Amino acid sequence: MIRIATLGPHGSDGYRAARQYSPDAELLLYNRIPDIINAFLKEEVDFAFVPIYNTREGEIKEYFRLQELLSSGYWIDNLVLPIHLSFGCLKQENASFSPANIIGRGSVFKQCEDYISEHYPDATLMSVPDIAVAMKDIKDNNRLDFGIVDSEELLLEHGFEIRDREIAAHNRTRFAILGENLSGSTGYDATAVITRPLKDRVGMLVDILGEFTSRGINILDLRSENDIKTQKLQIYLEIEGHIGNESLQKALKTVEEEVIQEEDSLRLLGSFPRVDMRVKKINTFGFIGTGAMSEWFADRLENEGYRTFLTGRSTILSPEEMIPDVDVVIICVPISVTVATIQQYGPLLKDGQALLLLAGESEQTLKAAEECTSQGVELMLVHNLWGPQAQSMKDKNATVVRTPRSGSFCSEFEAFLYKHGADISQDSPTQHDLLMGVGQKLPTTISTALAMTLKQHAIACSDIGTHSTLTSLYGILAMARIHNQNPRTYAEIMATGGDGRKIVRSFAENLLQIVAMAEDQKIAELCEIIESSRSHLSPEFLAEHMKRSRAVDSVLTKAAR
Ligand SMILES: NC(=O)C1=CN([C@@H]2O[C@H](COP(=O)(O)OP(=O)(O)OC[C@H]3O[C@@H](n4cnc5c(N)ncnc54)[C@H](O)[C@@H]3O)[C@@H](O)[C@H]2O)C=CC1
Ligand SMILES: O=C(O)C(=O)Cc1ccc(O)cc1
Repeated sequence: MIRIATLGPHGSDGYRAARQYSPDAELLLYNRIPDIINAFLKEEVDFAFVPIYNTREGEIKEYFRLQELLSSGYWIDNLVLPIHLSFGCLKQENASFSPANIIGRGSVFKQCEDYISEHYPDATLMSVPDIAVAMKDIKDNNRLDFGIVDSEELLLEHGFEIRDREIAAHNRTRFAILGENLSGSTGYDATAVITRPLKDRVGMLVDILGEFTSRGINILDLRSENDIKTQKLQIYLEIEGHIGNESLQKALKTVEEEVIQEEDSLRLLGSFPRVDMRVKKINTFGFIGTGAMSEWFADRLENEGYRTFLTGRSTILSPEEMIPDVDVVIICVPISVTVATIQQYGPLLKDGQALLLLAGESEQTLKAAEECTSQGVELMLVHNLWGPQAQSMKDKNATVVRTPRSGSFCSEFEAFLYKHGADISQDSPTQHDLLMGVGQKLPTTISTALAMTLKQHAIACSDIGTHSTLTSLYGILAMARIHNQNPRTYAEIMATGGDGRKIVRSFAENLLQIVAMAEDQKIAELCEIIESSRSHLSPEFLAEHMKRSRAVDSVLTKAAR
């Protein structure tokens, strides 16, 4: 039979948590967390339950002791128990009972602080390690002026009368479950680690966190504590992902070897299914289009606990079969076939589902979607301004074009982008298309023309590098990036319709005009043009973009490492 160590007595929160986890287990009840941990270390039990956080009390300090377990066990799971506290006393006639003393386990007084200060501000609070013994004493000595705080079940079991129920609302305690073996991956896990007491070093904490951020790994919890003996800082982290995950392993290795720079400075407490307090309405996403961008998003959505299906022209599961089974359909195909794809599959969506368009053109795309889907289908367009080679969406731009039919499913997807650090702009369809003319169409066109020109004049790559200026470097970098990715992506960008086209046209006209002026030595006129344009390009704009350029540098340098 399974044996579990937990906080007693019979009927307490620790008892109920362990019972809920395993109704048939033998429960060994203790009064103190260190005793539970000892029982576990001595292998007297299979599992141990340790309260680590309460929604009203906050962190329960003793859980830093979890680190002691490392030699022989892991944190393998969690249980969140709603706590319903009641106030009781011995049965008596006195209707306006006003106790001189109130007893309870230490933790409950913090949880029901508001209730006690409002109703019994003059009572003496007595915290007891063993509530069962205290209850027996009250009964044996007929202590009528004692009030007791605990669960209704426990109060009734010991023959007390209930005076008030639910005296602390929204009261939940999270218990850590410790077991012998590391738990396997469920696909929606978190990992807990703790550092050794760390030597003082400027920026250590920021550098540790940066290793996770740059890899797009979310940190769920961060706590710190001064080691009692050395007074050095110890950091506890709860991170999204299972310890088997390669990217998480790399981040931890870099933190240990390159940031803290000490062997065995990180201790793994364990991996466990993520504790999620948020309300999620979406369960499943179905993609139409099995390209690189669909795979990129599907991976990250799976990591958030959603189920995803990828379908296309040659998958076993067809889009027609997939659509009735998902909450959200995402169309993610080349821009030039997006409208036709919407027209083909849009009519198959039913009210209550959502259609998300991941596409680089907005006006025609949304118009087609509005026309060929039912009114009760949610609609939104998202244009992520990064490619599938990006490690994360942290600090990268995304535009979201909401429609009057964007509802809670769309908001949940937007919340997913926000959570992962994307910089979101809300655009209208025409605003998006016009600004993509500037942000995408024009730079792509210039880069393509520049590369053609270099080739035409047989300029070698090595000469471009050695002869670039600080200013020209970025244009060259853009050209190099574009020519090392999928050409179809960039051909599609240049070919899209919409308001962006006028940006490229005007540019081409202005270019020819400037070339003519330059060849005619019209220096004063050229200066005038620059001066006049400068009013649009303020020093603040320049400073902000220098900052961004440095961020690009650091991303590219890291990627190359
Ligand atoms: N690749 C990138 O860097 C980015 C792409 N996007 C957008 O994501 C969307 C998809 O791009 P990727 O995944 O990169 O493209 P991709 O070329 O890797 O994949 C496109 C998918 O669509 C399918 N497909 C092609 N023609 C089709 C047709 N006639 N009918 C049905 N399916 C067809 C392909 O088989 C493939 O599965 C595009 O709208 C693009 O604008 C957005 C941001 C970045
Ligand atoms: O990574 C880059 O530089 C890109 O330009 C990626 C990209 C490609 C296509 C888009 O519609 C948006 C972004």
